[in-house]
Amino acid sequence: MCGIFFSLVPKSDPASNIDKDFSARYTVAGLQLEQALKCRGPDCDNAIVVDTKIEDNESHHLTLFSTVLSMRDPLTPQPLQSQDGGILQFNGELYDTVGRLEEYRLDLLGDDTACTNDTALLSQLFGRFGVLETIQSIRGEYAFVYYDVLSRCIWWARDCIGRRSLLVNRSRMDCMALSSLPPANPALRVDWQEVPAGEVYKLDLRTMDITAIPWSYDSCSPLKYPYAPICLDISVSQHSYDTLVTEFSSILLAAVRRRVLAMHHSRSKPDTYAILFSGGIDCTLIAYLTAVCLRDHNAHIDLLNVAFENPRINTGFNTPDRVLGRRSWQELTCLPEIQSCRCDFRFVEINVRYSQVLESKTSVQELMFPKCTVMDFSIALAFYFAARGVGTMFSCPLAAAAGDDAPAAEEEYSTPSRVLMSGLGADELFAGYTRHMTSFARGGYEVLANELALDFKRLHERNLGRDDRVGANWSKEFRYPYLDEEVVDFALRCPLDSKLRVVGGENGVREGKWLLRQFARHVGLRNVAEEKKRAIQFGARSAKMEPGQGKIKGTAKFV
Ligand SMILES: Nc1ncnc2c1ncn2[C@@H]1O[C@H](COP(=O)(O)OP(=O)(O)OP(=O)(O)O)[C@@H](O)[C@H]1O
Ligand SMILES: NC(=O)CC[C@H](N)C(=O)O
Repeated sequence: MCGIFFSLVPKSDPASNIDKDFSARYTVAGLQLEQALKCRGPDCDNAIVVDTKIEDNESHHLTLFSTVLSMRDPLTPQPLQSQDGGILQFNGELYDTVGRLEEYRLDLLGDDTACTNDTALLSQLFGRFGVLETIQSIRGEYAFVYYDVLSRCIWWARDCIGRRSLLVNRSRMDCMALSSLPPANPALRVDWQEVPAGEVYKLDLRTMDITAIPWSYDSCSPLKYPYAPICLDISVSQHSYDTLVTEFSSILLAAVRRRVLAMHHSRSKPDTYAILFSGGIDCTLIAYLTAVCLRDHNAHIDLLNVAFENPRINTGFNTPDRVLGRRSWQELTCLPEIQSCRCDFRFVEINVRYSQVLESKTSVQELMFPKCTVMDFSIALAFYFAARGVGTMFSCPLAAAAGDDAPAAEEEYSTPSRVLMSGLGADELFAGYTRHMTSFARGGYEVLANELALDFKRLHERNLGRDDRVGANWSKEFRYPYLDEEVVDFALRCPLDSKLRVVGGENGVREGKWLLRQFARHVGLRNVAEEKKRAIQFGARSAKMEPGQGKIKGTAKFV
């Protein structure tokens, strides 16, 4: 991930309060953010300072500091200044453009000066089409800050789903700061909050007014969601459910392919890819489709599986996800389709000792802010260590098949892949949580639809910002195939009984994520299709680690 820091303060006389406040609250150094932002983007860092002067009146001091984790050739330093003087800070991946922007992009590709790097392309698109039309017509996972020098406006946003982190400090009306990360100092952190994902923001330097432009389903809106509202139909008679499964598999494959192709390897060991792998159905399908994309490549796919030593439970690293992960790895490698691929799967056991938890507690809490509950901490901890990608690597699941405790051929290892695929989003879109079954039992498909709509809408503030901040600390980035705009559009259009299905008559079993399970059965992942996965903090045992914490509530605030 890249790191973004932006601040705006009035240029005032040296005796004023703002100057006293300025260096502590609105500089990278004062907020002690430099090192943390460099962890996100180790390939280059740079600052641009601009003094703006508007019609002899107000003038402002802008600081734009960026760090880059270069994912797409050529390495494109940031902040990126365009010919017209606009300055872009971009954290993310742009996968597609649509409409007339796509025509423009294709023209550029035919040109010698073509931009193959997405940051460079985005900077051109902003200059040519303006921010709103560009945002409406790009597909990808990102957060950005853009200074449009011609209109004297600052623009910032997270993508409409919120897959990347961005925080804002507006504690004073005449100042503003934006950052991928919160400040280290707890006293200063309280001024910061996450930028909501459903809006694009513009600050006009001439008036200092901020306008929020919301994403909407209204066709006249300048920002129309790139996916449909949730479908309230229970079943759709013209849909053959087999066709639906086929459609789902090809849309998900395309989403995985976009994420597999959009990386270059010149800065890491060639051709190693990685999946955050619990062994549950969501990430196992992503692992399977990644292998399908790489079937003709001599590539390794690292399956990263995290497990915690939990003193309260005391069963070592044999956590539910460790057992499930080994089993699903085994099942994947036995598929004839996978055996005929040139790429291979390797299982990476990431064992986290309790002493490591204690050592990293402060860092994880710093990164996850403003999330601050016991549950946030146990999830953030799991993603923090999983993303670090350091563990014992096993290349052959045969011993696992024989029922041994530990598979053979181990090696101490650190994954070189900078991209970590995640299965997050499948539960929210396809009804995977137990509470979805409860909603259904309470009020049928109507109540389920409300619950699903709410789950999807709040992903940005419940999960995505936090996970980006902890995972990116190791110069890695998470990519989310289930949160690809086309997958989301498909999921939201699907009839509700293709998500939660009652199998075996009226009083039969309720099966969540039915579409995913059918797809898994179809490709031969029979055990994976039946698995009931626990949430990461229980599967990896990073929750309730201390004796006496058995009854602690996940919603309790961290102290
Ligand atoms: N123990 C783990 N080790 C590594 N990665 C994990 C682990 N548990 C979960 N993940 C990753 O985080 C994603 C979201 O985790 P979550 O707790 O929501 O599980 P889930 O939605 O049931 O997914 P799955 O069915 O893939 O396990 C997973 O899809 C997977 O990519
Ligand atoms: N990590 C990032 O956000 C990368 C930015 C951009 N996709 C690049 O590769 O240059």
